[in-house]
Amino acid sequence: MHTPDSRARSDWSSLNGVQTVTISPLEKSIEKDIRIPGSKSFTNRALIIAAMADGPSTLSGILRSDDSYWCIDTLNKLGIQTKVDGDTIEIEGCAGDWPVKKADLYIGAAGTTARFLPGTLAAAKDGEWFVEASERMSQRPVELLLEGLRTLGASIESEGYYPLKVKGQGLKGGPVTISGAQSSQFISGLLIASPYAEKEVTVTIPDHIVQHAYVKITIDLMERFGAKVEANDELTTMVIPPSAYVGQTLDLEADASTASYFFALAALTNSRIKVTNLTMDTNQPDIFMVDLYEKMGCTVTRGEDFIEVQGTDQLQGDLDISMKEMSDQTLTIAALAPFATGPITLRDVEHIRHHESDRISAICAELTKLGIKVEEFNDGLTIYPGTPKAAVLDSYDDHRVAMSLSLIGLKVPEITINDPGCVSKTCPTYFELLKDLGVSVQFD
Ligand SMILES: O=C(O)C1=C[C@@H](OP(=O)(O)O)[C@@H](O)[C@H](O)C1
Ligand SMILES: C=C(OP(=O)(O)O)C(=O)O
Repeated sequence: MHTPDSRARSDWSSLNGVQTVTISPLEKSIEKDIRIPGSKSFTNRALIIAAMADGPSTLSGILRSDDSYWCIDTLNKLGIQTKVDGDTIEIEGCAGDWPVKKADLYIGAAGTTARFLPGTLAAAKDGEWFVEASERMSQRPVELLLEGLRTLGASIESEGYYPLKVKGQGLKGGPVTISGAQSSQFISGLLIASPYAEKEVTVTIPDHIVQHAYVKITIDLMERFGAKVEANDELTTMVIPPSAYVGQTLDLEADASTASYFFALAALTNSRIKVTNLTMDTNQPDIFMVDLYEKMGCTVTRGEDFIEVQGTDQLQGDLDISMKEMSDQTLTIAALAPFATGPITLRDVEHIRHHESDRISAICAELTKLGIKVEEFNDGLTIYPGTPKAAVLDSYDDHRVAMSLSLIGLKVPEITINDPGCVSKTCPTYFELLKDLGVSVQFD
């Protein structure tokens, strides 16, 4: 079994010390409304941008999870005053000048903080910070981002991975070219710091951006905090003139990636799930999972203030899908795939081998334990229809592995998953939300 990195679990984690969860098959289909917690992507962007801004911000609808806990903790250690009340946070911005000039920081396992924070530290006029991350985050790529920041004038020492030593000596700005093929977060990380450079920054992407919608989310949020970004439609050229963020009052979106597991539950169990705090009017790419559920035979209602998925008694297979633009959901479809009428191939996601786990290899190993035939290739996998058997499954300290595998337990008796607390990275309440829908969830 994979040993969890306990340091990365936070005061907002759930299920500390719980060894396993067993999900029992649904006895009858569910018809329920549900509200989904706040978006991780919006929360960590808004926290960091608000911290850099001139004046106070109030953010409501924030996600309370390990990723956001460590982001707030880091901002506090940098001297940013915050007040959290439920899912609302008040933040006193520092106008680009972090009050604490020397500190050791720990950002946990969040790719977002890991990629968005270094540029904002480097942009400060003075200071020196040592930044550590979780074990897994210290293996995930950051070097291309650091090279890009150095091109803009940053002083960052590292051996290619976390930990980093960042000196605040301001950013000069100018042109920077960076690949988008490893992580869209590198581009977001350059953009978020860029208004604080002395000169205009021009970011050029020579290839393609995996999950380019996340860069769109970054640009929109930067603009909501008063910065300017001129970008072409393909997001291959982005120009950011010097400016400053101004504190805002914002209500953040619910997390479309989390919502997708509940739509998947509906899809798999012929249930009806209505998410009442999310609509199609979002840049979060995982919202388009509903199109895929529709393709698999579900009925989707895209309301003005809700989205509803009605499942089917037989999911359709024989699909060959590029998951490049919503790659966090590769595992969700892989978990549904054994129950479909034909094989499902998921492609173009080599980069998810560098996420919280090597996700392609992890899901192939766990589906194989269930007796399901899979074919693994470098940038994806094919899953064949089959009847999963009872098994104890590993979650690899990866929230999306745990949440995806839990779906199989809705159909198959005795599906047990190790370390259910790993869901705390983005959704500590995941199993509570399942229970509230009437799912039998047993912890040991
Ligand atoms: O910017 C963001 O909020 C995210 C970008 C994506 O990362 P990559 O582009 O690194 O795959 C996504 O997988 C992650 O969950 C959230
Ligand atoms: C890849 C993910 O997270 P991170 O923000 O750490 O990259 C994810 O949530 O699936």
